[in-house]
Amino acid sequence: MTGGASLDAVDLDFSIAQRKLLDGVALALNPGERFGIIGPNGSGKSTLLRCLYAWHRPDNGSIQLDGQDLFAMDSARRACAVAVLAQHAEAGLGLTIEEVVALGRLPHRRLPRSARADDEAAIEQALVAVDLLAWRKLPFAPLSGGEKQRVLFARALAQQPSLLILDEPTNHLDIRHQLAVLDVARRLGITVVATLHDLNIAARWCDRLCLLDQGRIRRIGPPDHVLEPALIASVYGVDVERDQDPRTGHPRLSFHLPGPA
Ligand SMILES: Nc1ncnc2c1ncn2[C@@H]1O[C@H](COP(=O)(O)OP(=O)(O)OP(=O)(O)O)[C@@H](O)[C@H]1O
Repeated sequence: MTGGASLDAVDLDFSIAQRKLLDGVALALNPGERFGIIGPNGSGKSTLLRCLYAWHRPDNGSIQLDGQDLFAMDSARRACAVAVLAQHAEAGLGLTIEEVVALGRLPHRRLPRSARADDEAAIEQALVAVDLLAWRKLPFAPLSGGEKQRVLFARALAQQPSLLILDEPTNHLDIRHQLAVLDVARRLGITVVATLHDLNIAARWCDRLCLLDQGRIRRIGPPDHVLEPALIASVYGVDVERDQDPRTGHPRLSFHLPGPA
């Protein structure tokens, strides 16, 4: 892997059809940091990620990857540096699992000095990481939702990025694979930014969290600071109780709809 990138987003505003989806969002990610974006449905998490991988161009503000303007970067270099596991990603009708993972190597083909041997090693490592090496020759299309998610995660790994952007990476995955995928992402040592709905997984996996609410950052900091029950209760509209995971010491939340039990 190439080591982690720094990412600086300053003052991002983004609107569609005169509705402001992001309002003054600012983030500074350190190299190698695992950064989680949390918030209710429709709070702007995916929209923010789409700005960070240059799918949306913000109306205002700037984004720098390792000190370079994301939108001014050479597109081949940006495609190598930033890998994305998007929500509802579909790929590979008619392709095998291995061929889908190999798509992650395409950006490198556009650069000089890209070697086939590097491609093969990266594809194999990625398949091992998601525990699908033995399935490499099987067709992608009939896989279950969770199996497809693991293949698409492997595609992002094969890209060997310095910034990995994950939009709800644990969607569709059973508990063991949720933990396994995040553990793989932890061991890469690269910068990872992920949206997560499961706040207990966010607490245990992220170095820092950012809580979005209606396109604005409500709080940013270590999980302990962001997962404050009164704040989470007000943003999500639920009652929240908090204790500690006895094994890891991380904050652990439980939720109830407001009102009589
Ligand atoms: N292309 C678009 N056109 C119009 N509205 C959009 C578009 N993309 C997003 N939105 C709106 O912007 C808001 C934020 O959407 P976004 O997908 O970023 O939310 P989210 O926090 O990722 O939600 P979820 O948790 O449900 O995935 C939503 O109300 C959504 O309907």
